[in-house]
Amino acid sequence: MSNAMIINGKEIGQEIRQSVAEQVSKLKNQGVTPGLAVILVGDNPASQTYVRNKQKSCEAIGIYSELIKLPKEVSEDELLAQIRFLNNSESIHGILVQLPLPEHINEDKVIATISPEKDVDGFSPVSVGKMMLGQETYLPCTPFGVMKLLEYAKVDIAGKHAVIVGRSHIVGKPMGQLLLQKDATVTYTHSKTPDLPSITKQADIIVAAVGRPNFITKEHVKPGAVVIDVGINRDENNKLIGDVDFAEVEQVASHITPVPGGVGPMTITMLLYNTVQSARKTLLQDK
Ligand SMILES: Nc1nc(=O)c2c([nH]1)NC[C@@H]1CN(c3ccc(C(=O)N[C@@H](CCC(=O)O)C(=O)O)cc3)C=[N+]21
Repeated sequence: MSNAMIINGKEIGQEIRQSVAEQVSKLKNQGVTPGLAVILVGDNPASQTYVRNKQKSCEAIGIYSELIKLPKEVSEDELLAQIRFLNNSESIHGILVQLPLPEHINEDKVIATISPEKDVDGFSPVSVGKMMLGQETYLPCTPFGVMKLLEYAKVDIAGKHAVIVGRSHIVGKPMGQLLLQKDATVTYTHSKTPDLPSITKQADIIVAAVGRPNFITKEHVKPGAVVIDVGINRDENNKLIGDVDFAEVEQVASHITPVPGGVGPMTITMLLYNTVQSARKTLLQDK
């Protein structure tokens, strides 16, 4: 069996970022600098790394980025007040509250407070509802990024059987919806699914979003399937490992995404994309 084609998310992400950067220049010529506010609560090292990554990516293409750091003891009310302030700020077009939040803060309440017009993560109930209905909205960045990867890799979706492993609000559930909208037959699987391999073996497209290192092995994959790895686990040396056993699965898959360099860079790319779309909309409204 020949090795799978590796879908390069870093490269595809760069290509998309270039066209987003062009949109940024155009907006600036019209007097609008797209702005993203990232709220980080507490000092979780992994979160700090992601947030730094997002800021660097913004800077690289000319998006203004603002980091609001709040102590982990911050009250929910204070956090909500901060969000409301940003909802009304003219220089900010996108608001992202880095998840997870400390236990004493109600995540649902926080997300629902972000104005849907600035919800570039696509996590708010309004955004999720619109996505479900196929209405125009900000799509959640990771599943949106996966759709772009499939598009660039010219993977056919219509009529294919897509199996989603994992049912999180931010990846698994929306992922299935977006694939369904492109006419895939979608199966959701999760931790209570008995005999998982018997189901994933039927998949033409597998999206692994379980959060368990090297969980998907050769036994789960039909020869010729497309395997997308959304996992971002860290080993004891802080090295990134996906949910897919890459060395093993690349021998049977037709296409596979690596970790790092697969879905991760696309998540940030689509965040930049959504932020710029939001800035463009303010211009249209002013006219
Ligand atoms: N409100 C919110 N929105 C998010 O989008 C969000 C979040 N909270 N909380 C945490 C997760 C995680 N996440 C990643 C984004 C990019 C990479 C990424 O760029 N990864 C690189 C490698 C980075 C590295 O080496 O550390 C890659 O896979 O190649 C990873 C993870 C966004 N998240």
